[in-house]
Amino acid sequence: MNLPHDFEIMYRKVFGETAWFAYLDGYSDRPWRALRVNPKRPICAELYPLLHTPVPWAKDAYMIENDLPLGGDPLHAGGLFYLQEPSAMAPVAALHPVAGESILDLCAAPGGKTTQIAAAMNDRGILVANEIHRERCLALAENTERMGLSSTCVTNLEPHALIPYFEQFFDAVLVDAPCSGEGMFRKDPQSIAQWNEHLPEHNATRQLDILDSAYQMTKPGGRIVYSTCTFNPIENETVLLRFIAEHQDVRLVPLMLPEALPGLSIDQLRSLANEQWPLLEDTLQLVGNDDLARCDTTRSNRYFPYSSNGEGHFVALIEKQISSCAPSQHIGTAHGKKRSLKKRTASAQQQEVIELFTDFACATLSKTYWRKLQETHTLALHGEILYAVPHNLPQTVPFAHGILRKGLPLCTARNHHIVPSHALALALTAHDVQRELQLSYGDIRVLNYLRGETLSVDESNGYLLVTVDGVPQGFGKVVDGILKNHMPKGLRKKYTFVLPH
Ligand SMILES: C[S@@+](CC[C@H](N)C(=O)[O-])C[C@H]1O[C@@H](n2cnc3c(N)ncnc32)[C@H](O)[C@@H]1O
Repeated sequence: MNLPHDFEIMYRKVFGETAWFAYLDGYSDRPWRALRVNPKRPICAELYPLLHTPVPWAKDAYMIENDLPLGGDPLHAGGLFYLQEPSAMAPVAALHPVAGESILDLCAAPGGKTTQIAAAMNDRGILVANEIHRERCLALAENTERMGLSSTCVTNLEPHALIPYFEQFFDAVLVDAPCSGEGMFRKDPQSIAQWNEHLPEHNATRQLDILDSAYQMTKPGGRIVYSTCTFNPIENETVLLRFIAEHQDVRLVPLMLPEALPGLSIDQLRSLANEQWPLLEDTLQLVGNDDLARCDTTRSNRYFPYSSNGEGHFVALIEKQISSCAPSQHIGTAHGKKRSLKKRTASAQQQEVIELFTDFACATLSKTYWRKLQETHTLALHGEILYAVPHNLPQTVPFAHGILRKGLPLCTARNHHIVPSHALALALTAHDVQRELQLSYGDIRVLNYLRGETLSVDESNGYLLVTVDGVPQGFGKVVDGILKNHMPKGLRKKYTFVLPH
């Protein structure tokens, strides 16, 4: 493996000689792989043989010890599992989300940690998943849909642009920051070519900006998890030190994640300081003696591929203390404005679509699901799409540019008709519908359905949920013995059964 010379000089010092050679040896092994099972789905028998080596720091997660192309399996399309590098699951373990909380995942695409947070919250509460890059944000939205999340909003904004809607709002914020990716060199050798010794300082400025936005959106008493997939002490401990030195009401909370090692100490950082890294030198000078306990960077955790079953990762848990000043007024939009004629027309349209969806819901969904959805969500029309918006989302969050998915899209309305959304189909379980087309793993009709073909069925007219061993795949509409396919065109593709059956 050809690692940059400057990289070697630095990490022989940071890791120590023995660990450096263990790290180099690791390049002859294949990268770690793991999957997380979606607790919303029934586990089908074919998956069991894969579930024997748990990831010690993450719930429902297992190491994958084979090369099966699991991403092309119908059970992956139905959101039964999410493929994720194991140490990338550690930040959510540190965040420790619980049902009913309000959580922000600020750098969220493609959604590994978002879907892990939602699972920990049992999909109850508020989860806002934000991604700055449009293309990556679409992948994020697709993954939240695939995993069947109902209480997640997907936004496509710069972190600071969210502050007006969510000032001091969240119980917890995850900053899984863009970084130099040194921890993923083995998994993604292309990132080695992009590395240079100036990258970390450049990244650190951006990471501090993102952390500052996270701070402004965290409520007093709330928590922030800062994580990266780099080994770099500038992007890790230095950014933390700087952030804590600049915010008097935050402190580092000791983390002891399984198989992780402590972060570098301030003394270790001092020994690394040189003119090549002005940010480190400057930051060390900012840290006063009074700050030493708050700033103890050994309270953070590091994962190394040679000492745990995962690639390189860094995780720190920060607490924002209760003493912070009161939130300033939400800036928000439109709320409370005089209703215009245009708005009345819009609300008449919304009423019509809600009635059409109610007819669909009464014919297709279980009474319990439909009642619970209305108890926890508000129905709101935006353009052609009717959404179920989680009740406790601040009313000031508009349907606007950058707010890609405000809750669960229920249906699209056109010309006085509605078509139920794929997102709704995947948010359901077999208990949530009145009728399903139950197919078994290995049945060729599953692959035909996922390719977008119609199926002949012996069912009466109307919508039904297509399932494989209880895992939803999408809706179909029966018309005179033919199941019309409702898989979105963009998702239709050739799947194969990759698990032994
Ligand atoms: C490490 S990745 C996130 C991985 C994700 N949390 C997951 O678990 O799937 C960092 C993300 O930050 C985004 N990003 C890049 N620049 C950013 C910025 N200035 N502010 C916020 N996010 C940014 C990247 O597009 C990338 O998707």
